Amino acid sequence: MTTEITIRRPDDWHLHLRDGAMLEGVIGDTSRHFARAIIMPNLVPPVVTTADASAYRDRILAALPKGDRFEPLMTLYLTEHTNPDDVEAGFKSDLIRAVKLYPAGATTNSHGGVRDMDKAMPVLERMAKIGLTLCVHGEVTTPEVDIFDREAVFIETVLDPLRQRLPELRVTMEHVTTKNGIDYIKASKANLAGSITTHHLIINRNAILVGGIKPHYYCLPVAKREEHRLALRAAATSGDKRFFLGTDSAPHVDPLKECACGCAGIYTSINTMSCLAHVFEQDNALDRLEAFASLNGPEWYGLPANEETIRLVKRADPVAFPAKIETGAGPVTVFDPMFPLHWDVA
Ligand SMILES: NC(=O)N[C@@H](CC(=O)O)C(=O)O
Ligand SMILES: [Zn+2]
Ligand SMILES: [Zn+2]
Repeated sequence: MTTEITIRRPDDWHLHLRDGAMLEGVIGDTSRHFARAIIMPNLVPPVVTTADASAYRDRILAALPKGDRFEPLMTLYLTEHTNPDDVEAGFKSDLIRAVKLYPAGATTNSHGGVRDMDKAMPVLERMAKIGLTLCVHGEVTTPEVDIFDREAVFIETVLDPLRQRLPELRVTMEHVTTKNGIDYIKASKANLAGSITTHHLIINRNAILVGGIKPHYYCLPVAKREEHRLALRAAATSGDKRFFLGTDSAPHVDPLKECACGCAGIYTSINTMSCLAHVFEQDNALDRLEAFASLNGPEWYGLPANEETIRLVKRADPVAFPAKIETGAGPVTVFDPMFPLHWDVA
C-alpha cells in the first residue's frame, strides 16, 4: 500500500481570495501548498480593467504570509463594455491570464456580467486573435430552466454556438459539474478544457438536501446527481490533459451562509490536497494526481510546471483540520468531506 507520494507543487486554476480582511484570512491556506492560482475577479466592484487587476495583485502580494512564494494569475471580469485594447495590453504585459465570463445573475457578484453575448463579441474576437483564454461560469440564468439543468442548457445554447462562431477562442469550462460537460469537453478537438473542483468530486446533491438543508454544501453550479459525480471522478483521475484542478474555494462568512438566503460557495483551500489524495487513492489513481493538480493546468495555460515538489504522506491517525477558520471578516466553515482525511502535506 502506498503511504507516500511526491508530486510537483500544485496550482489552483480557479480561486476566490476576496479582498481586505477576508483576503488576509484565507491567502495562507492557498500559498502554503499552491505555487500559483487563477484569481477570480468577482469582487464588489469587480476587477474590470487592467489597472484594477494590477492593484488587486498588489493587495494579494501584500497579504501573503512572510516567506511564502505565491504567484497570483490575474483575470478580468468581462462586461458588455470591456475595452479590447485594455485586455490586449494586460495580456501582452503578462498580467492578465484569462478573462472571465459570468452570465449576468448566474452566481455570487455576477449582476454586472454579460446579458447579451453579441455585445461581448469585439472583446472575444480580439481574445481569439491573440490567444487569450476565456474562463466561463457555464450556466444559463433563464428562470424557466431548472437549476440542475443550467449547465447542460448553457453548453447547448451558449457555449457551443460561441465555439462554432469563434473556433479559435480558447475556452476553459470552469467547475464542470455534469457528465454533459465532461462529454462535451472530451468530444472537442481543440481549444477547450475544463477545471474540476475538489468538492464536486466528493459530494452529490444529497449532501445539500438529505437530513436537513446543509448550507455549507451549497455552491454554484450546484452539485448534481451521483452519475455526474462519477463522470467527474473518472475524468479527473484519467490523466486526460483537458482536465485539471480549479478548487473554486469560495469563502463566505458563516452568517451569510447560515441564513434564509445563503450565499453559494464552499471553502476548500485548507484541505484540498488531503481530499484529493483520498479521492485519487480510492480510485487507484494516485499516480495521476500530479497530472490533475500540477501538470495539466500549466500546459493548458502555456506555463511551465512548477519545479518544486510537495510530499503527501498517509498518516495512521486522521489529520485534524479546523471545522472553521477565523478571519478578520468573521468565521468561515471549512469543507467537511464526511470521511476522515489521512493524507497530509508533509
Ligand atoms: N462557486 C460558488 O458557489 N461561488 C463563487 C462564485 C462562482 O464561482 O460561481 C463565489 O464567488 O462565491
Ligand atoms: Zn462560477
Ligand atoms: Zn468560482
